[in-house]
Amino acid sequence: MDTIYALASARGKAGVAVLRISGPEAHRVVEILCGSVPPPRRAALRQLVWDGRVLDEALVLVFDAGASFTGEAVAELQVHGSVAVVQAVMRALGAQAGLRLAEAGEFTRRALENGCLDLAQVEGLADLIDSETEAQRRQALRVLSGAIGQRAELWRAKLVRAAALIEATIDFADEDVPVDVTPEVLGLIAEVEADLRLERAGSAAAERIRDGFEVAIVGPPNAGKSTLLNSLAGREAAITSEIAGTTRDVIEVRMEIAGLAVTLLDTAGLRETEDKVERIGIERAIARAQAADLRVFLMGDGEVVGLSPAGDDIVVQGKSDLGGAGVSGKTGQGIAELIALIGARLSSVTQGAGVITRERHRLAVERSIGAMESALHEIENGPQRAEFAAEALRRAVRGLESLVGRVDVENLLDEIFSSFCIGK
Ligand SMILES: Nc1nc2c(ncn2[C@@H]2O[C@H](COP(=O)(O)OP(=O)(O)OP(=O)(O)O)[C@@H](O)[C@H]2O)c(=O)[nH]1
Ligand SMILES: [K+]
Ligand SMILES: [Mg+2]
Repeated sequence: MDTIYALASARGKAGVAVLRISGPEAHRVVEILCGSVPPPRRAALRQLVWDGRVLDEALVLVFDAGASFTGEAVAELQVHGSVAVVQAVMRALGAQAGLRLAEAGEFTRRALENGCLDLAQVEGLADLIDSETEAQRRQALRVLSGAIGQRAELWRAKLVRAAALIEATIDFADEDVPVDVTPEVLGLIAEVEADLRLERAGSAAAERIRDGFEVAIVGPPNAGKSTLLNSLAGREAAITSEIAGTTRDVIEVRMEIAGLAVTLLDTAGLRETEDKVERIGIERAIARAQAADLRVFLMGDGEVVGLSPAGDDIVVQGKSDLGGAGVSGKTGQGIAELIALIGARLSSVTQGAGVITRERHRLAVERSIGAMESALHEIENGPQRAEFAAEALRRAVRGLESLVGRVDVENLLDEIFSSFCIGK
């Protein structure tokens, strides 16, 4: 196994930069550069010396194999975060026999291979590193801490027991079965199925927390939609003018509302029009607004054509500075209340989120539910189908195992690690 090294902190000027080394040579390299190896998990100040030159004064931390992030012997060098220091230390590391630069995600990959993290935890780690909002951070941390694996293990144990009970009856096929196991089997399947259905129902909310919500501002031309977007964004993202039909393309602005990642969409004013280009803009507006998670109808003088509010959609009068209740993108009146309302609507969606956060998880859960339904069907068909019922339950178990990467893992790894950068 190669010993790998990389800059683990971000590139560029900083107070401190962290270089990480993992593999069999990690501690020996520390000895070469620092003169001695500090006791594990105890930070020690050392001069880094290579080629007769002092490179920097570093805080050195080592971890023993079996007690580190990767599961291998690890060393971390906290150096002064200058481009020149990092370069000099990287050069010194590159000159050591048996060391090579880590590939993107390679530290985490080793953690997975050594059983320090399961596949879902690796995904949680990737999400945590990418997290930009409070809700993303909380959710990613829950996944990183192993929440999916813990739940999956409970479900798995129940289904394995159900399959074992059924298999036990197969051996008695020709005789009277000593006890009827069907009630217990059905109970176990029902418990797991109920949990998985809840997870599936909450997966859309969890995926929204991860990927963000879309909120579309719609309404008649000249209602002040673009002015409102600019006010919410705090910058001139969209062109505004007194000419009705100014906005044609959908303008996107990313922001955080109530701790959630939100993409606000400014859209073309909705009306009947002879103008070919404006009509294309209106079609886009309607399509994007329909696909969005929430719509804010900003009302003006004209009627809204082609789209009407539904469900949680917000309807609010614009240009409230000219009189009446509502919001004004021009003066900021009512904007805080509008943001609070959007936040409340989106937060109510996130309440249903369970532990699964990705399409991959949802598909695995759906596979398991499907297999459990086949099992129930086979059980209904009587004891002569017991073998098939047990096989269906084993398929359900495999679905749960794929959640944490116990099966079907190889083809997923490249995809998952492609989102990691070097040093992670
Ligand atoms: N008094 C007042 N005028 C506003 C307000 N918001 C926008 N306006 C004015 O109304 C006109 C239209 O504003 P826009 O933001 O371009 O309206 P829009 O809804 O994006 O228009 P389209 O993109 O053409 O559909 C401009 O002249 C704005 O200055 C407001 O809150 N109060
Ligand atoms: K306009
Ligand atoms: Mg506009």
